[in-house]
Amino acid sequence: MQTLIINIKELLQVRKTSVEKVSGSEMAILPTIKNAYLLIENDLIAAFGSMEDCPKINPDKTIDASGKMILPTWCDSHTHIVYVGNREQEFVDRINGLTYEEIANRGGGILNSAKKLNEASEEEIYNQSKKRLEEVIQQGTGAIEIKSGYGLTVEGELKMLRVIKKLAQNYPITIKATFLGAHAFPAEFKENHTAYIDLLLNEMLPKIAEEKLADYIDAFCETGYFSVAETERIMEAGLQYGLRSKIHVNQFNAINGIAACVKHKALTVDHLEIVSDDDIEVLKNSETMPVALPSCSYFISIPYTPARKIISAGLPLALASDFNPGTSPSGNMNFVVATACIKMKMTPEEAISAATINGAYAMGISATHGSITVGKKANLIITKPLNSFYELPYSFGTNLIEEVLLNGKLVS
Ligand SMILES: N=CN[C@@H](CCC(=O)O)C(=O)O
Ligand SMILES: [Zn+2]
Repeated sequence: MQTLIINIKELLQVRKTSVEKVSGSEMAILPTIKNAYLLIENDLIAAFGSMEDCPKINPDKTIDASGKMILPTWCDSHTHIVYVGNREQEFVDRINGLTYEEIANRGGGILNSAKKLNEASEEEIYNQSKKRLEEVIQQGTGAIEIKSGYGLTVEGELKMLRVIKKLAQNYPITIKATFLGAHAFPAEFKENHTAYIDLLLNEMLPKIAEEKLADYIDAFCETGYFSVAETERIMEAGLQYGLRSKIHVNQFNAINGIAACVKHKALTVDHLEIVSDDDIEVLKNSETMPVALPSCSYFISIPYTPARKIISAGLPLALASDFNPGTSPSGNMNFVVATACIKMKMTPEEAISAATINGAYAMGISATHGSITVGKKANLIITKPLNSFYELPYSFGTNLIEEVLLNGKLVS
């Protein structure tokens, strides 16, 4: 099956030679081709270039993209879309003055979602979660990482990871699964952290590995949650099962967790709303990708990740949605990109790089996703007619996506 897209006003993020990620000042360079064509064969990008060089062939299908932009679909490397129910009461409580921490200390927050999830059947969890997955696909997400972490019991965590596996089997989007049993301490383990971590590592992890339910391991490394030493124990155990870590860290406090993550070769460190100079230093010359989650900062009114400080230190940065019921009940990557530009002062070029190729790196899939490169997945966003790609973050809140293709097929 051949699909030829012609007259593309501008084709974005074109990489003749595949790159793993872009860092520092490279992030501001978004390679594009104006008046371009793109040829898809089956599920892959087969060729692209200027319209002058468009092959004279009789494809099975031709799409005329006059006036429109095409870019790789968003790579959302940090979500918790598998959950049950909502937490809108906590949203109102925050409006009335309570903080995220105060709500959590009253048994709300993650434990509130864990209670709902443990009471629900696997089918119910699947049915609620698939709607969110369908929504983000329409919003241009073509690869997504989904975490467990609202089970916090052997059965609950396995249930979540099985739902993620089922979503991956039933939808054309690429899905990576992360085991986040270390999301919070259940009330009965509040005074006995070691016993809960033993349960995670000795009971949950072997079962998860046996059923091949996870690609990565995560922990919420934060004051009041998992200490740096506890997070290190979890990262080490993960590596024994072949699971690299992607760690929630520096959301509220800088507690030297990033150094521990780099030491254990974490693939990503996520959140980073509070970052010290030492944290920046330790990330230099590492393979660990910093990941910013601007929708979370927006929704719970905490500082934004200091993107300028990170990028001007020569580091890479990825953007993700953090779609979850507590701190970011939205998985809209268009909003994430716009908010990164508006609030974090990233240029549109930097934000698009962060949400495509660097997002792919943050899921270990940059060989197949995140750029317009021959041999990569034909996962594409076709925009509505636009003046320039700057309109994407500029017209925040307006849907500028006309079509989404995953594996070479229209999904919208
Ligand atoms: N901070 C930890 N985990 C989520 C929030 C989870 C929740 O509140 O349900 C986050 O990434 O923001
Ligand atoms: Zn998160």
